[in-house]
Amino acid sequence: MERKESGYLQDDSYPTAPFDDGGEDSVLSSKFLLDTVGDVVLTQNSDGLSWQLVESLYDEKDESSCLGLRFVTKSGTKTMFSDVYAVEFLGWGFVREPVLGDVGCILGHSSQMYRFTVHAVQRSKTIPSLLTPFVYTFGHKNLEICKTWVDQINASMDMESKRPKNLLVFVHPRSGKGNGCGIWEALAPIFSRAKVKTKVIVTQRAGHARDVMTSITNRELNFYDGVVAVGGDGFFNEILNGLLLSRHKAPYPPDPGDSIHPVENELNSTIHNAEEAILESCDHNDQSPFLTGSEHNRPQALNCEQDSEFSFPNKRFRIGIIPAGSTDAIAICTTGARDPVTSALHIVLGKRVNLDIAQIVRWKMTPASSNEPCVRYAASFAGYGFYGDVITESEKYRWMGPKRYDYAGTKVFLQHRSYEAELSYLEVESEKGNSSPEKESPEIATGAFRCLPTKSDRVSCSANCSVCNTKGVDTLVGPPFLVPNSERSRWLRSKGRFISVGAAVISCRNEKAPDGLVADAHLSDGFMHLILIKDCPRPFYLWHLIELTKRGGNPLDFDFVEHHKTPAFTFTSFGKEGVWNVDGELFLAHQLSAQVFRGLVSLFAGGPEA
Ligand SMILES: Nc1ncnc2c1ncn2[C@@H]1O[C@H](COP(=O)(O)OP(=O)(O)OP(=O)(O)O)[C@@H](O)[C@H]1O
Repeated sequence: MERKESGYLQDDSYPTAPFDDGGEDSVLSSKFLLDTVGDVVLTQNSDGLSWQLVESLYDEKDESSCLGLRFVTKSGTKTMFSDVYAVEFLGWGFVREPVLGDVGCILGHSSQMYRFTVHAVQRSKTIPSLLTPFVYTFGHKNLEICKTWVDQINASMDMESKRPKNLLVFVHPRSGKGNGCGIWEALAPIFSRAKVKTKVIVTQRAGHARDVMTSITNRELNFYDGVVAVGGDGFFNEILNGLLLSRHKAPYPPDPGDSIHPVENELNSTIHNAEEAILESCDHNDQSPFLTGSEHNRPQALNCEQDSEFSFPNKRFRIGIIPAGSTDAIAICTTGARDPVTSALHIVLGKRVNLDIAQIVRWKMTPASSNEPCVRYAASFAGYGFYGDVITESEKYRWMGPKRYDYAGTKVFLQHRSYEAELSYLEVESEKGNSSPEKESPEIATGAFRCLPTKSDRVSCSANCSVCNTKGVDTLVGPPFLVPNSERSRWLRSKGRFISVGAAVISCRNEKAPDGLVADAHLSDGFMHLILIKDCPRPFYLWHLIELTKRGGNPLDFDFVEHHKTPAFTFTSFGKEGVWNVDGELFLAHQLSAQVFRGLVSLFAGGPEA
């Protein structure tokens, strides 16, 4: 079929002022042939592009599909520059025009002309957090017009200032199902199209990425806009630790051995005792274990100002995670999807979300060890007991891939071990205010559950989350005890036999636990959720685990489960061994303490349910 030479070839050899309803702020308007759609008037305004079909080719449907090809809407479409990640001039070639025949839609005549493509993202209609790339190809016989548009769109994209230009990418080839390299190869074109330069390092061994991140100079690091992990949570954790261990300067949390209370004096007290206040307030510096604590704190605090070359939080430098692991909880919690393409698009579009980070300090590896602080940072979770045992067991079966967690989990569940331990956690007054006093049970009045809102009052974390964006007393990045009204906090204690002790920094959603361990945990509110599962009959524990696997389940709604929202806690095991699971990695600790730094790092992500 011969294609009629329509208006776009005749009357607009140069881009013009707005064609018709481009709006007051339109800066450019031209007619093009949009591939598989037809003649459109393309308009650029300050925040994006829109186009309108010149003559309708379809009757009813707004979106159609023909010969397996998806067409854009017939009536008109708009895309914001914040959703456009590339524009490319393609040169001379074919642009297809659809025609409507008796048997439905068929691809009609293809005309040769100059072309350029606009690469943008589209949100899935059914799962809004899932992003897909979408390409629009515009054609015109006039080379100048095409080039002008490409330059204009490029200029508008350059104004999206938060986009990365240089990234350091680590690929874990054996992550998850062993397809880390394949995943990166499939995504690399998105980065090159978006003109993001990448230096790619495929790791050769465990610890490789951490070593590179530790040894790279701040000067070199400043050359990059961020670092990307193609792997799982453990791999992300390795990079996070390489980044922070030598660069983040802050006083340590209290040492459970001597700072808060003399654990040795309590050893004879009966286990399963209820929580009790052990330190009424932390208002005086001389009483605060954080300020007067171990001598290890002092040199670090003094060094704070000297190494200002790479500070945290860092407004520019971000971390990206492209899920390729076995669990991928961090990617799921920060993008709402377990999808490498979505994560890659968040990165090239320069999305940002702040993330709380827990600093975990091991003071003693065994009861006989001397006090020697050893630091780890966790972005998602640190757990002891069941969690430590599962990770120990699963490491033996790494060859099974992701299924090793099911196998190890079942094995450890059947063993049904419990561990004697003591914990102290900081309760912050502002959080207590969330529950009304008349609803409090006697147990709650001791402080055990005060900080938790009822299920109906809980606010889930989301993109532009109001909780994460709230500036409060804990807004300052740093330990809560350093903020002015720290007198409104006190230490409480829990002691007994526990099947598990878990500290969730984020909800830890994953495919096995769709709401995560703590459904209403936030990415950047400055709190951890301490979940203590007290020794209980095996069926009860199974019930808790089953609730975890349900969407809308109540895994924390049991008498044997304690849930405390806290910015800091300390832990002492009474047994010989202490195996912790920190972001999926083993960490041996008999005595440790932890504190949260609010929004310490930023991720290339938009937040869940973006
Ligand atoms: N080339 C490599 N060979 C072996 N191990 C590696 C290599 N590169 C990194 N590692 C280690 O593998 C560990 C696990 O990696 P990763 O988290 O990507 O996978 P996973 O355990 O399958 O996923 P998830 O943590 O989501 O459950 C990391 O802690 C990292 O130290």
